[in-house]
Amino acid sequence: MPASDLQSVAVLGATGSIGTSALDVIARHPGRLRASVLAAGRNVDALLALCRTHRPDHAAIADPDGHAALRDGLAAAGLPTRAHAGMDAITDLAAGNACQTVVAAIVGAAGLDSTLAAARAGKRLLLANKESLVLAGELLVAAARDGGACIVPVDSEHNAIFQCLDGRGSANHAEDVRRIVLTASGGPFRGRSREQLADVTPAQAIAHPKWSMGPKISVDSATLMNKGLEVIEAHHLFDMPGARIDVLVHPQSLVHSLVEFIDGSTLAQLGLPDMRTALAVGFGWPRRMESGVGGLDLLTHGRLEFEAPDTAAFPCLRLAFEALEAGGTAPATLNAANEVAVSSFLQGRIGFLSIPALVEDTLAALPAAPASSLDALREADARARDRATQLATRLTAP
Ligand SMILES: NC(=O)C1=CN([C@@H]2O[C@H](COP(=O)(O)OP(=O)(O)OC[C@H]3O[C@@H](n4cnc5c(N)ncnc54)[C@H](OP(=O)(O)O)[C@@H]3O)[C@@H](O)[C@H]2O)C=CC1
Ligand SMILES: CC(=O)[C@@H](O)[C@H](O)COP(=O)(O)O
Ligand SMILES: [Mn+2]
Repeated sequence: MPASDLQSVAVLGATGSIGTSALDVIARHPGRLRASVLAAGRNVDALLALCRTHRPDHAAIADPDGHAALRDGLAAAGLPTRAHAGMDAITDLAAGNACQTVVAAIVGAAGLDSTLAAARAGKRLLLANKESLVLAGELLVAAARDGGACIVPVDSEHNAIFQCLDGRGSANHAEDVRRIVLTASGGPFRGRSREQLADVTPAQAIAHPKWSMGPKISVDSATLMNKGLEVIEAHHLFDMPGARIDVLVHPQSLVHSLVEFIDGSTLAQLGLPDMRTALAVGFGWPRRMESGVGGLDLLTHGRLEFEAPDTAAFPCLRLAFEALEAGGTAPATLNAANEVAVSSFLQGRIGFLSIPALVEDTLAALPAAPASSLDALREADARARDRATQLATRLTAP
C-alpha cells in the first residue's frame, strides 16, 4: 500500500478510555492507520507504556513537570519518539504536520485549544471532547468550516445521528429533519427519587451500567448532565434548535440515537455499547472499517425499552436546555460549574445533589452575556469556576 494511504493519527487523551479504544482500532489496521502522536495529561508511566507499544513519532504530556521523566523513559526504552510537555506543545502537535487525523479525547475544557487548533488546521477531527463544543461550539464549527476540517463526532449518540444523516453534518439536512432524539441510558441511578440520591457515593456514581468510561463522564451520566451536554453538542453539530432535540431514556444502550424526518421516517443506529464502532466510523468514513466489535443479536438482547427522563430527580438535563436557550456565555458557565462540581464530588467534598445545586447557583449568579469572542468565553469559564469553587468550599465547610 502506498505511504500516502497511511493515515497518521494524533491521539489526544491517549491514556484514557476513548484514547485506549482508539489505539485498539488503530492497531487493527497497520497498513492504513498509524499513531504518530500520543498525548496525555499527567500520567507519564501510562504514556510511556503506550509509546512502547505504538512507537509514535511524538509523545506529549500536558504537565510541564513530566517532561524529564517522559524524555528519559523514552530514551531508556530505546525509542526514537520525541518528548514534549505543556498544553501548547499538544496544541502545536494537533495542528502540525505530524498528523492528518486528530482524536480529540482530552476530558473537559482542557481539550478546547488542541481541538480548535486541529479544526483550524483542517484535520480529520474525531471529536469526543464534547465540553469544547459546549464551551465554544459556534467558534469550533466555524473554525472547522474555514479550515476545511472534517468533524466526525465520535460521541456515540452524535456518531449515530451522523450516520443517520449520511455524514451531512450541519449542511443540507435542515429541511429534511423534523427532530433529533438522543437516547440516554439513565445512568446507575435510573428510577431513584431525589431523596434516594442524597447519599450516593462516587464509587456508585462511576459504576455505569452499560459503558466503561472515565470518571468525569461517568458522573455526568449519573446526573444526566452528560445528556444535557450532548443536547448542546447536537445543537452545534447538526444546526438544530433545542426545541427540535428530544431525549429518551433507553436503558439497554443499544439504540444510540434516532433522526425523525419530515416524511414520517425515523432512522436509528444500533450496535453494542462499545466506542470502537464510533471510532472506526471516524477513521474510515465514508467507508467502513473493522472495529473489533461484534454484531448485535437482537434475539439474545430481548426487549428494547424507552421512557421519559426524570428531570425532577435529575435537574441537570433541564439546566442544560435552559443554558442552550439563554445562549451566549450560558453554556460555558454551565460546563465550567459542572466540571468544578463533579471534581468536588469525586474528591468527596460535596454530595451528589450538590452537583445540580452548584450549577444552578452559578448560572443564576452569572447571567448570560454575548459570547462575542473566544476571550469572552474563556472569561465566562474562569468566572464560573471561581464562583462554583467558592460555593463548593462553603458546602464542604463543617
Ligand atoms: N469514555 C467514553 O466512552 C466517552 C467519552 N467521551 C468524551 O471523551 C472525552 C474523554 O473521556 P474519557 O476517555 O472517558 O476520559 P478519561 O478520564 O478516561 O481520559 C481522559 C484523558 O484526558 C487526559 N487529560 C486529562 N486532563 C488533561 C489535560 N489537562 N491536558 C491533556 N490531557 C489531559 C488524561 O490523561 P492522564 O491519564 O495523564 O490524566 C486521559 O488521557 C471526554 O470529553 C468525554 O466526555 C464521549 C463519549 C464517550
Ligand atoms: C458512550 C457515550 O457516548 C456516552 O456519552 C454514553 O452515552 C453515556 O451514557 P448515558 O446515556 O448514560 O449518558
Ligand atoms: Mn454519549
